[in-house]
Amino acid sequence: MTPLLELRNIWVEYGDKIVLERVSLQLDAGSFVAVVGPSGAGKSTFLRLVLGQEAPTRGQVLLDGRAMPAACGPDRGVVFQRYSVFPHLTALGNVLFGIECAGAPLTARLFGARRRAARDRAVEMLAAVGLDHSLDVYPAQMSGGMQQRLAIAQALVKHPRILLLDEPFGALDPGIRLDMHALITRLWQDHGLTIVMVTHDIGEAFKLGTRVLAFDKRRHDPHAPHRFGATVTYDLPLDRKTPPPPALLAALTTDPSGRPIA
Ligand SMILES: Nc1ncnc2c1ncn2[C@@H]1O[C@H](COP(=O)(O)OP(=O)(O)OP(=O)(O)O)[C@@H](O)[C@H]1O
Repeated sequence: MTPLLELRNIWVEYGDKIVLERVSLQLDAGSFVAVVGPSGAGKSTFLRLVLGQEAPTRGQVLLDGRAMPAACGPDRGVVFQRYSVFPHLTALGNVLFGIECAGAPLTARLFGARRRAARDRAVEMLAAVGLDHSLDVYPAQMSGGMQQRLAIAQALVKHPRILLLDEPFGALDPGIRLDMHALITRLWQDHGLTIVMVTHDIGEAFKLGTRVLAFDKRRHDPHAPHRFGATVTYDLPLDRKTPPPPALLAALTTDPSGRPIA
């Protein structure tokens, strides 16, 4: 079976700085892939590759076995840690805007029956993330958790096949994070999504993921830290009950010389 997404020997370089090297992997439809690694290991760069926002300097990214289109299409949605929503639009306006942009790319306005259908769809999506009582609320009036629920609704209303999450719960309080874990698990199952989530929280990665990818450098040059890029150092299929291997925990909590990371 053709994998949903395939990276073949990907390299990302900026001038003489190598960020990613020799990244080869396949992602199956329906998986929940958690991406971990130390700061600067190229996790967000990997996400931008999958989003189509960044082209590799070498290698190929294939979607459904074909070269990835240069721009981010409606098949991919994204939620960042902050600032994914438009501050000048209400919750309903934010979600509706996404549908109107897709339905009327030039004017971003739908009329008549099409607008009514779009509004119904937006309200339904907001209800799915628990914001059905906050349709007319602006982001500035919302808690961080509500803003992230809105960002998820905004991304999902376009029915993406792949949902990319860049530290989506990193700024939230622990209790709210647990609610968001339950929400994202339900949406992943209900919508048959493929999720790629970057997180600094190893517990979150092993709790939510069906697979954990760790990015890190295999090779280090102390005199030229940019000479070698990061690659996939661990690729762990999970059944959601597997604890993190001690060596991975150590790799994520110590620097290359073995000193603990503060
Ligand atoms: N446009 C760019 N030009 C030069 N270097 C870049 C550029 N974009 C990213 N980098 C570098 O690529 C490396 C990887 O960055 P990236 O943001 O992907 O790491 P990360 O693992 O997501 O880090 P963090 O966990 O801190 O968010 C960093 O050293 C960063 O400075």
